[in-house]
Amino acid sequence: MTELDQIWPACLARLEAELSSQQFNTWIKPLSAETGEESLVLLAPNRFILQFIKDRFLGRIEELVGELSGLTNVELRVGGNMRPVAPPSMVSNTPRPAPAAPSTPTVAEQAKQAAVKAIGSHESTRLNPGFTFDSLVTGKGNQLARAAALQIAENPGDPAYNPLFVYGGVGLGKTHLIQAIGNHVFQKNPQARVRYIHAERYVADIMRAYQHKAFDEFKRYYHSLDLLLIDDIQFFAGKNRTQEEFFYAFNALIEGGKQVIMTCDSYPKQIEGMEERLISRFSWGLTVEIQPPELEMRVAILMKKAEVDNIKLDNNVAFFIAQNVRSNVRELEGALKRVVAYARFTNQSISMELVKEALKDILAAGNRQVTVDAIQKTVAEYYKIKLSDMHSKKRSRDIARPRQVAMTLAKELTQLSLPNIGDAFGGRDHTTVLHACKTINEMRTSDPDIAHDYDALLSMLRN
Ligand SMILES: Nc1ncnc2c1ncn2[C@@H]1O[C@H](COP(=O)(O)OP(=O)(O)OP(=O)(O)O)[C@@H](O)[C@H]1O
Repeated sequence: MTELDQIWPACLARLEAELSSQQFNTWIKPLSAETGEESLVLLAPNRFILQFIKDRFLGRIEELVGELSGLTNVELRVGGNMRPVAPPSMVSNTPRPAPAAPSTPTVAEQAKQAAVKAIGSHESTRLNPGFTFDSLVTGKGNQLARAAALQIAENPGDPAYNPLFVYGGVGLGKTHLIQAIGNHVFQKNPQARVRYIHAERYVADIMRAYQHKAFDEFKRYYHSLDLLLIDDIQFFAGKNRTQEEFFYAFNALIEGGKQVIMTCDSYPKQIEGMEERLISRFSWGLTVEIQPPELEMRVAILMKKAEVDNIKLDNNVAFFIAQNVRSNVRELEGALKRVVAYARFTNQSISMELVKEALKDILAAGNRQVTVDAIQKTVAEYYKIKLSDMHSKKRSRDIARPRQVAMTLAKELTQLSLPNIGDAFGGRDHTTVLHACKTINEMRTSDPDIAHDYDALLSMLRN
């Protein structure tokens, strides 16, 4: 067995041999160690490193320590003299002096302590260290949001971007983007009081603080942050008490020049059940939308994920997956994970055949036949024109454009030939259909409204 004070150096030597030098220097080297009676205590210089170690390396460190010394317990703490994000009494992993005269708290006191601890706890509300700007692929759908996010990360509190309100559909990278801001701010300044919280958790914390008379602590904590990131704010809908509290926290932070960032599934004015005074405040700074990624971006996301996870993925395979999984990035990631698991499971490399096999149900659902009738009906309803206009000779822009969109969708979603599509649209010539497809596909890259409409229609027709 290794002597206690030799455990960490021995462990370091093993880790250095196992990891890339960049990983070792960035994450492992900054750690220092203390040995307790039955545990090894590792001190990380900041919470960012602590979290990353916890997520990526702690399991392996525990194995090595066990192997080298028989110690079963590795504790991980923030060392040095950084200021905790939460007031000291709320931070569970900050070493605290032992109380001079320990007294047994009453049940009510214990409940209050638990509530207070929950307010500042990072156990479930932490930043994911993998959600960085580096790992976020940029494309048309998110470039504005990303540019704004970078500005804020460099200069939080700038009134031009305060608050930042990011909205968009599910699984499009809203959480990733705002956590990238949090990680950036925190990395630049580990003293910054950064808090990421999901709106549902915020609601629960309010309830608990209220129940256990820990409201002052709750207020003090939220009003004292430098950067507050609240995810999925639509969960505040209909919750008046929460909205009122959030209103005060919001005002205190903005007035103090502190940054507030929110995400939501819809544009502020479309959130139902939200107080008017909050809705108007949400638009004080900058409101940006994240749109579904276009094909090239989806391919780039797959290639990036493969690179990060060290997976060999050919371009044409990525292209095939991206063509068939269009709904959102979470599903795209899910498809890739499935392919990787299938390859491991069957001990094969990732080929086009393997992908087709691994994703056969997704592909079958995607290939479900969409009819021209369904396309015409959906497009007519979407643009609020008459169904008969799909076949009519009218040439006014507000009718001709939707008709062209419908023809392009028919080309993309059905097996019909150009002449067949022309027939289905009032006996038009195939060159008219070709022209429509060309026009719309060009507009999808130059006109965000058409791009948005087209993607929305595609997902309606596919689901
Ligand atoms: N542009 C991107 N580049 C790389 N990964 C992305 C991108 N957009 C999304 N992702 C990944 O997709 C997954 C889902 O993203 P995220 O959870 O941020 O979406 P969301 O918009 O917050 O979803 P929800 O509305 O359900 O909360 C995450 O793993 C995220 O890393």
